[in-house]
Amino acid sequence: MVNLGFVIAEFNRDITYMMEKVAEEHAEFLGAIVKYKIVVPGVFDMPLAVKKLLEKKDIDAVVTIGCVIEGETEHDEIVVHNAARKIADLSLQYDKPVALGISGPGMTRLQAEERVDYGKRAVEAAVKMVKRLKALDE
Ligand SMILES: Nc1c(NC[C@H](O)[C@H](O)[C@H](O)CO)[nH]c(=O)[nH]c1=O
Ligand SMILES: CC(=O)[C@@H](O)COP(=O)(O)O
Repeated sequence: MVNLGFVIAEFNRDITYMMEKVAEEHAEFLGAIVKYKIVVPGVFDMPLAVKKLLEKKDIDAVVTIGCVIEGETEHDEIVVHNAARKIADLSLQYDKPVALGISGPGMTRLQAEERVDYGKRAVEAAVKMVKRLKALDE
């Protein structure tokens, strides 16, 4: 049994809601349990919530779900690059998988809608990582 925590951005919530739903459905399909869900304002705010979930003994992996759409400036790049780097660092620090279910940057709204399955892909990756790392220890 794999226990997951979801960290979901409410920015672009119409899209992250669809990502959350496909991610939940896929977790159920794989027999994984979504034990905790935290909704944060935006992708940039994710690392602290990811850390809090990784600290929990009953969490095997964290799935991030967010969507960063291109604006008029390079702000979208700052948001994603910093969040992605911190998320990867936390995974190594806590020795647990953290999957990147964040679409963008450099993306239009239409491209974001076409990439709702990033949520599903992140669940798939998190569950695979937990199982494969467990097998390595056996
Ligand atoms: N532009 C997007 C953001 N920006 C907001 C930041 O993530 C953050 O909430 C703010 O800077 C306060 O710390 N967030 C997204 O998730 N998607 C975007 O496209
Ligand atoms: C579109 C957004 O919300 C974000 O990527 C930032 O937009 P901007 O670069 O116009 O401030």
